[in-house]
Formats: sequence, structure tokens, C-alpha cells
Amino acid sequence: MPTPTIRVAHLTKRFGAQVVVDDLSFEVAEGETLVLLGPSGCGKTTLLKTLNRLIEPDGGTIELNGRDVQQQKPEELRRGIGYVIQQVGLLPHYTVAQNVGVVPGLLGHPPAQTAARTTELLERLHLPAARFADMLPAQLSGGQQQRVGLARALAADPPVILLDEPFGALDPITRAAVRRNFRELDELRRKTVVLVTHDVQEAFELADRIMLLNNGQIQQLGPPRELLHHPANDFVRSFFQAEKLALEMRVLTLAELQPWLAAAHSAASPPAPSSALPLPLTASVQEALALLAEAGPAGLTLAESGQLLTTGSVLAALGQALG
Ligand SMILES: Nc1ncnc2c1ncn2[C@@H]1O[C@H](COP(=O)(O)OP(=O)(O)OP(=O)(O)O)[C@@H](O)[C@H]1O
Repeated sequence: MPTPTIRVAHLTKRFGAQVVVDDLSFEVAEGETLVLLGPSGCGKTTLLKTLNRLIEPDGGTIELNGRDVQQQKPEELRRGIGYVIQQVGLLPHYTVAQNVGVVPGLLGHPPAQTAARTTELLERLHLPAARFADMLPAQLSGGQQQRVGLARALAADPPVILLDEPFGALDPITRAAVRRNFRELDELRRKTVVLVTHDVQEAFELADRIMLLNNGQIQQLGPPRELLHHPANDFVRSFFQAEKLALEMRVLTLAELQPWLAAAHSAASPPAPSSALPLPLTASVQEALALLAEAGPAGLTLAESGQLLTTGSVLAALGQALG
């Protein structure tokens, strides 16, 4: 495992008699995306907020890059950690560009550098600076505000980003679009990300590992496919039961369907059109079906064999793989 960026040991937080975070110990590796998942009230937000000291724990330790967060001033600690919340929290009288530039300003970055970085981030989040930089938050849609919130969290290039239900307030279509923007941001791949959600699909889409919590305790911590295929207990099993098929489509790859895809391919199968695009075996079933829908008559082929893929053949192979 690469160097842990975040190391938590025996973390405990109580509100009155209620133990909300119950003796948790875990690490988050550099560059990893850890998703905190669990039912409402299980302690996700409380745990997240202890990491940047918005909430002080009652016991245990948190180290960030080897330094105990208690030894750092909260304001300084927070300047080095990007933070995105569902309510976005943009400053209403600041323009989009001013909002994005807040933390670099506090850190004393040169204004020209901040302006260039702001323009770059806004462009990458599909908010062309020429149109959006001088607008006020109230002039933006919810999805646009959420993108500005992401740009603001990334502006000073912090190595760690904490996100609390960042897509929660958006309608399903906007939510999917903003989430795609988020996933496609190259620089997030290098960052250590801790993200809170209660959306199982979102967790499976974004997580390297999922921490499933209940009553302040870790029920299981591992890669999505491990929680799905090897649940540690009945809580974990039943948590994913209702959405099992959709989750299987996210975790299973074409490589795992290959035996059934190959069996479906016979001498009588039509040849792939020359316009067909090759799809790697590492693609998930979900990605393959989405790309098939987009590809239309051009079609898709399995990169390895050149075999034509159809929605029907992928679904049939999935059905057989799942028995
Ligand atoms: N400041 C507080 N004072 C008292 N109790 C609190 C406080 N903050 C949170 N709690 C309680 O702690 C528990 C965990 O809350 P938390 O917000 O961490 O849960 P969550 O898993 O993020 O839930 P949700 O998905 O609904 O946001 C809840 O029972 C909540 O009522």
C-alpha cells in the first residue's frame, strides 16, 4: 500500500450519550478515493468533519502526512484541505472568480497565477471563464454552483479534498453530469479524496475503497467489488441487496464476461463494420452498455478479438455470468 496520507487511530466522538464515531481506525493512501457510505445518521459527516477539525473528537488521533492535526492551527490545516459541501456555501457578493480565488488569496499566491488557475479550472468544469467568471452565485443554476464549489476546493491545489454529499442537492441528470466532470478531472486522480454519500451507485462509481458505516462503526472497508461479492456481515449484504444487479454491472468487466461473449460469437455472426470502435476488456459492463447506446450503427468491437458487441450479446453474457 502506498504511503498513507491520512491515518486515523481509535477516533471517537460522542454527542451527549450517543457515540456517533465509535473507536474508528483506518488509513487513506496517497491518491486514493475513500467513500464513506451508510444510512442517515450513521456518522459519516461527523467523521469527515473531524478530519479538518470542524468537529473536535473526544478521543483518538488523526495524522495528515504524518503530522497530528491537533498540533496544527485549524485555519492553517483547512487551507491545505479542499472542502466541498452540499450547500456549496459560495460567498453571495463575490463573483465566481473571486469565490474560486479565496483560498489562493489567503495563501498569498500571486494574483496573476490565481487568475490563470481560476480560468483553467472553470474551463475544465465546463464553465467558460469569459461567460461565468464575473457572474454572482445567485445567477447560476444549482449544478453550476456545485461546479464552482469544486473549482474553489481545487484552486489552491491541496493534496487532500473532503467532499460531503457534493452532488446531493442536484436533480438526477445534472447530478450525473457534474459527477462525470468530477471523475474526468485529471488532477483528482493524484489527490487523496474522502467523499461522503448515501448513494450506493455514486459510491461504486467513484470509490477506490468504500467504508460502510452503521451506528458509528465500520461494517466493512474495501474495494466496491469486495463489499458486493464478499460482504463481511448481514448488514453489508442487505445494504446492497436492492441494487445488486446495477452494482454488478459497475464492477464486472468485459474480461469477466469474455467466455460467454466468445461462446455467443459463431461463424454465422455478422462481421463488425469497419467504423466499429474497439472497447478494452477492462471496460465495465455499465460502460460498455452506455458506449453501445452512444455508438449507434457504428458499433463496438471487443479490442482483443475484433468480435462485434451488441447490447443483446452483453446482456446475455451478463445473465450467464451471474448464473
Ligand atoms: N452537533 C450535534 N449535536 C448533537 N448531535 C449531533 C450533532 N451532529 C450530529 N449529531 C448526531 O450524530 C449522528 C450522526 O450524524 P451525522 O451527521 O454524522 O450522520 P450522517 O451519517 O452524515 O447522516 P446523513 O446521511 O443523514 O447526513 C446523528 O444521530 C445526529 O443527530
